[in-house]
Amino acid sequence: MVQIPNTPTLVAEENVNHKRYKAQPQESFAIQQVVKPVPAPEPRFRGPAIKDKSESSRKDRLPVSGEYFENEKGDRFILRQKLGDGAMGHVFLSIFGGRTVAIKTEKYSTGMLPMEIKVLLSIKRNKGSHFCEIIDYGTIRREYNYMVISLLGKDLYRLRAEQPNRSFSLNTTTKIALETLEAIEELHAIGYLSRDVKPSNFAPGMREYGQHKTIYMFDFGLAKKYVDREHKKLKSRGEVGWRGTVRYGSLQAHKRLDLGRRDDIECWFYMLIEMYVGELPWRHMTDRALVGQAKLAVRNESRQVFFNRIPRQFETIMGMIDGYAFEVRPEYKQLKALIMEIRLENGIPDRCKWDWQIEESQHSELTETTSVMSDLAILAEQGITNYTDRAHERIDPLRNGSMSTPPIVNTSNIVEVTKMKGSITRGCSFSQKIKKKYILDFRKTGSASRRCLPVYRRKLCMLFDY
Ligand SMILES: Nc1ncnc2c1ncn2[C@@H]1O[C@H](COP(=O)(O)OP(=O)(O)OP(=O)(O)O)[C@@H](O)[C@H]1O
Repeated sequence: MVQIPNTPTLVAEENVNHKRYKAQPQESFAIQQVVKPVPAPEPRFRGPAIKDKSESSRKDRLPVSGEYFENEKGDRFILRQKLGDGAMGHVFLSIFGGRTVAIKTEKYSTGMLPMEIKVLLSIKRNKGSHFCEIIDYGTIRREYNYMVISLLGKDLYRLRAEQPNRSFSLNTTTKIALETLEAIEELHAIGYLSRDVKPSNFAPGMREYGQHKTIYMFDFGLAKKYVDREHKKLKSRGEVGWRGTVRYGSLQAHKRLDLGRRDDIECWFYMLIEMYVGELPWRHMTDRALVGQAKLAVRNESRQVFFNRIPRQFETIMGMIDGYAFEVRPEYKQLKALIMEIRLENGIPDRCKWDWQIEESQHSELTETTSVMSDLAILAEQGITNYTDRAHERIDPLRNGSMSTPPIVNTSNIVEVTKMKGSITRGCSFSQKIKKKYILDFRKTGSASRRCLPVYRRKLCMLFDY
């Protein structure tokens, strides 16, 4: 997977120079034979784990693609390809209960995953609609923590980076604004702050599960309760140090002050401007103090330039945010109404596709064709360049000894496979369509093709796998 450089979360002051974990060279996408036999799993932790760091640091590690682990019920999870790298761990693709899932892993001693689990369990109890379902979680041999969550599509940072101008249309930006604001409101409603609202922490759901119209919020490593047990709001703790991601951090964060609900909304605001315009004025700045100054400047001397290219409602939104005190509940309803006003003023209909859906349909045809092309390249590598060559001399076993008419694998087949992918995704089974037509066709071509059949079949299967 192409890794797009991301905006790393700076976890805390002392972690500013934290280096991202790099993939180990021995990592492979193949399913490896690992850890034999599987030892009894560690008891699962409920909520934040209490760890004996001295002992854990000896075994502390991150798993790699191809490994598997078992939970206490004996369910086996294979860590397939890596979906993403975070500052603290890796996220892998896996399959569980017949559905594709994501598994987030973190070294046992890191200690951020337990907070995420706590937040997701609380969201689950409160039936939040913009969050991944938490399916399982636990600790493996005091080496790493994991949580199994529902799979999402590409995050908004990557989706924007893939757009022609690195920006979204007004339709997509405002739709994202409504979805993400709802997510933040739901999180606040259960007593948590994100403290790390940014595009790479939001993603659309999977089309396969009918969730593609919803934007989901994930990554609660920096989440914090802003209410006590009696649901009373906690007072600001004053200066506590930096939390969050520099590019999207609020003015209060730049002052290293304690963060409240208003700060999540301020991050949301910067995120939206970036999505629509394609960049923020402080995009190339790395110095945190300079970024803070640039954020002040857009409220003063560069205000006109900043708001020049964007709907006027965004200026009103910034004014509202700047007016909120630490403990104030943001006016989610009014903010949503302002976004709706932008849509109305610009005549954007309710039922409009996301920008990436348009891209997706064009892109999928391309990748399918490329995949089949690479299948053909594999066959060619095996010396089977012309499938009709030796086939004439063979007796077709499927036609009682009569001569077969060998299929020619060429671009028209590629187009046919590409078309077939469309019908398969609409519900036709892989085996009926592909196996019958293509695998049998290959059989007919004689022993040379039979030799390459497993490779071809495997590659075709891969086409229809995630
Ligand atoms: N449920 C999911 N489905 C698909 N991909 C996911 C899922 N969760 C995370 N990812 C991918 O993994 C990446 C890292 O995940 P996440 O942000 O949770 O990790 P992190 O260690 O907290 O990262 P960060 O340094 O950005 O704070 C994400 O940007 C996303 O691309």
